[in-house]
Amino acid sequence: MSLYHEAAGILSGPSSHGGSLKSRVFGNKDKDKDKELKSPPAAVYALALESSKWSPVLKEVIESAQLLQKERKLTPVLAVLLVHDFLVAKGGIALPQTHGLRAAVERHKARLTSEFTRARLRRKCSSVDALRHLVEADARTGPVHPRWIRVNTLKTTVDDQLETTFVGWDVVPTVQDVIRAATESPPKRVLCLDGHIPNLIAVPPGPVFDFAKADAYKTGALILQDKASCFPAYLLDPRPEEGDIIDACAAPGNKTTHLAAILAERGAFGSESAPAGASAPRQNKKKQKQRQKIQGQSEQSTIFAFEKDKHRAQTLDSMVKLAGSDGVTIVHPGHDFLKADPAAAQFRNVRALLLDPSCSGSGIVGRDDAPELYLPADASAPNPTTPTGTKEKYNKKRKRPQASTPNDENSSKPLPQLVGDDGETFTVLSSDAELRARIAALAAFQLSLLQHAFSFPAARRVTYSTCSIHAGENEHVVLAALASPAARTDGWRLLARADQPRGMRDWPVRGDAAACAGDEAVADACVRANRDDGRGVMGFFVAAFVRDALGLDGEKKEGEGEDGPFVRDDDGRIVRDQHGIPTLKATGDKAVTVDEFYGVEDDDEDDDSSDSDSDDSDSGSDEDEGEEDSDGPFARDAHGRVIRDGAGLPTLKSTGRTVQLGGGGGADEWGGFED
Ligand SMILES: C[S@@+](CC[C@H](N)C(=O)[O-])C[C@H]1O[C@@H](n2cnc3c(N)ncnc32)[C@H](O)[C@@H]1O
Repeated sequence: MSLYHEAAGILSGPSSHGGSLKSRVFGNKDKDKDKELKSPPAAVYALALESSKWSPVLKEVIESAQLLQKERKLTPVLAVLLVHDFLVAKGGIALPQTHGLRAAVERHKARLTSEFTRARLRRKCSSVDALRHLVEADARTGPVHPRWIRVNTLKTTVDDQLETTFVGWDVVPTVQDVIRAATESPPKRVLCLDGHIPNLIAVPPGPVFDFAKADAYKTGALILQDKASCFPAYLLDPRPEEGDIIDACAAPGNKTTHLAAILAERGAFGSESAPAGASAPRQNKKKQKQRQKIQGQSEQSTIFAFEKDKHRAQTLDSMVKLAGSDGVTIVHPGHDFLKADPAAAQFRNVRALLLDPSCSGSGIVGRDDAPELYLPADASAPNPTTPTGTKEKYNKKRKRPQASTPNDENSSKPLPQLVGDDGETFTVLSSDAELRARIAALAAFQLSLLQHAFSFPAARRVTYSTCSIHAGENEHVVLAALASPAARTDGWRLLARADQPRGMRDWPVRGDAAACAGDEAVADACVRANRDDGRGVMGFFVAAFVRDALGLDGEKKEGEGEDGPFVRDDDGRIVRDQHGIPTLKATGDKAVTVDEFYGVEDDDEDDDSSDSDSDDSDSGSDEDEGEEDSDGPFARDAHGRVIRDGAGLPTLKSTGRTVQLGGGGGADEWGGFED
């Protein structure tokens, strides 16, 4: 089957079964062997995406040239794909000259070309390039997001890059200037040096910076990484002299390599490795250090990077090598962090852990990546339906699909979609109750990882982050972690805003106080990033925990979080109930409900504790649950108890199956939203 037929199949398939275009193309693998793509998925994706972007123009051209009337074998989708390549792609139609599909288009070369010129002039574009810019601008589905580029200081410096890759570009003061420049036609070559994260640059999205062709990108000197995704490594603030670091959920390796770059700036590789003049540490030196490290002969930090998924671990390995951080990184491919033994000699010097577990991915920008497809009127269909065959305006703005929330009142809205944070797996949820159940299951998994991180004996600092917008995966997990026996035993508390590195201290968007049961100090210690708020970032959350007794330098610092959010007795001990759950100072209520504490959100018990879930955009309240379903989303036995499988996963009433994660399900899939 040709590339064109495969792309047509993807674009014609019911999107409700496929999530994003990316999911539909790349998620094909392993699901149904018969449906596996024969063409390279990247080629299918690029063709489908670009043709969709151009489809408002192509629809006009095809209809005016009456192509479908003259070539009855062509379907509207195939016509758009073929005419796209014929008119716009550099290499033309990727089929042999004698191929019937190619001939069916090229027979009409003169007419198609002249209609294309007319369509361009109607849009007042003096050149095809100008039209290209217009198409790109029209294809954007929402607010403009800059392209964030981390300058990898293991290989280069910002100054080097300003003199090479970005020579001739204008430096503008704010990211808003970059966003403005992106909407101009043609977009301007401007960049902004970020004021919060060192070595981070924002440039306009789209073709103004063709990163795929930039040498610095190909060699790992520049890394595409959203600003918010740089928060965790920066907040963890690793220092080579302090000891080793674990990146618990590492693939594809953005944060692992960021950690390595920070360590290198602080002398982790010794003076010969400093990137002055963009010289990377020599490979043999790095290998030597890695060996020394493993043998326990070096005083320098090592990053242990865990990745449960073997396939993704390969990506991690490649990225670590490309970024030049393999000298300080030991990848544990296919290793479940939860199975790492905190008491093992290898980890005795682990002082800091970065925890960026699988999550719902609800904060990711650009997930709904397919622009609307405009199809020419089908010659054989008398009543074409929208968007096909109607006189849609070519620049009609599409509605950006909103991340659905459990409390959406309008039941006629599309069903909520929850897409994993890997861009590949996806799940279409059939009800708000399933969304809540999924968030609860993810939260349970995230909390278990956090508690495991707390148990490393020498650990003093842990960052916890997600690219989720749901309080259930964020503030609620933080509260549950603070209330957990692991935190209680080992004295973990939140790193107060005042003690965070400057960029994080200055970052204005903080945790949701309502989701922190009204505790402003806890909310202030949490860092959020909101997408579409004009700051050009994805939806993100991060918080740092430090050990109560030790602090970073082994001493409790004055004013460092005072004595935390919980009520204490006269001896300074946190007051807890029989479950070990502490009481919040701010409200006098329990920090979490018993069910939240044990990681599953249901109404199994009569809960008189405060429901910290007053955020109506997140995981819902008991009241909502009661309204739509008197005893919640899970199946119950004759005694009203939630039915669970051997791994404790509850069974959903709606499907009769245990909570499914990432399309797989079961206890082993708790990390199923792989990224
Ligand atoms: C959100 S992604 C991490 C992204 C990464 N930190 C980065 O910035 O490039 C989560 C990753 O954790 C992995 N993972 C999930 N559960 C895990 C576990 N128990 N142990 C190790 N890795 C796990 C997933 O396979 C996925 O690759």
